[in-house]
Amino acid sequence: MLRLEKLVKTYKTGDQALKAVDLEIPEGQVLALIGPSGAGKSTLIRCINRLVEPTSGNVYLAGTELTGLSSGALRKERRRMGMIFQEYALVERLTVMENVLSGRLGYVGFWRSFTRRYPQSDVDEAFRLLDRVGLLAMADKRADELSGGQRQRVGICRALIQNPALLLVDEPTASLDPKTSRQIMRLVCELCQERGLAAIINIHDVALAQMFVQRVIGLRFGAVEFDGPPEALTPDVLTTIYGEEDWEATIAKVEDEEEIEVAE
Ligand SMILES: Nc1ncnc2c1ncn2[C@@H]1O[C@H](COP(=O)(O)OP(=O)(O)OP(=O)(O)O)[C@@H](O)[C@H]1O
Repeated sequence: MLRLEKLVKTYKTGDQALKAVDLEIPEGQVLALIGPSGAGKSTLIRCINRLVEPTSGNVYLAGTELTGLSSGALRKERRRMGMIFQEYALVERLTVMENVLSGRLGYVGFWRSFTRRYPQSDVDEAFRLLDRVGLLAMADKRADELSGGQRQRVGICRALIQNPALLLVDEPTASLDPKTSRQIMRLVCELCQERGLAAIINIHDVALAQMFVQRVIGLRFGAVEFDGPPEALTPDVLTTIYGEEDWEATIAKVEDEEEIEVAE
């Protein structure tokens, strides 16, 4: 469903953020992208939808090669890739409903988007999504009146209303407390399962990644160092990805968290 072939990104500064990354993601698979700071996680996610232009290599989304597309064709393909950001990227002075509907801007014509007039079917879908994430009562609130967890739920709805085939999720929990982080990760993973959506989730927190996804990719210095199920992330493997650290403590944390989840 998504295939990366020898994807390279070298920034103008000379930083080699990605070194010939090959990766294939089947339909409906949710994977976590982990790795130390500077490993290239954000660059990888942004090269897929070309928010960052790859230096070389290819990206195929359901058979369509994205790297060679003109800007008009790329705009259409981007509809199939929903993005969720660490800092939510909401328009603060707009309501929750307006923020969710802005996910449809790639579909409505210029005048409709200019006047922010959306078809009733889009409004109905926005209500359904807000209901699903528990924010129906907040539809008319301004975005700047929401908590971090609520904002991220709006960000999730805005990505889903695009009706994407793939979700690109860049550190969704980095600004949230541990409990809200777990709730958001669970929500993203459940929604992907419900909709048969594939997702790549860039996440700093290894324990959180292990709790929720079926596959983990470990990046180090712009290359894939690990590709496997979460249970294969042994202390030795984590050391090859991140360097020396007390990984027994991190893995123990996963077990603790699972107990917390059961208790919650
Ligand atoms: N706009 C840019 N210009 C120049 N170099 C950049 C740019 N963005 C990222 N880099 C460099 O590319 C490399 C990969 O950065 P990237 O942000 O993709 O890593 P990351 O794994 O997402 O890190 P973090 O977890 O800290 O967000 C780093 O060496 C970084 O300094």
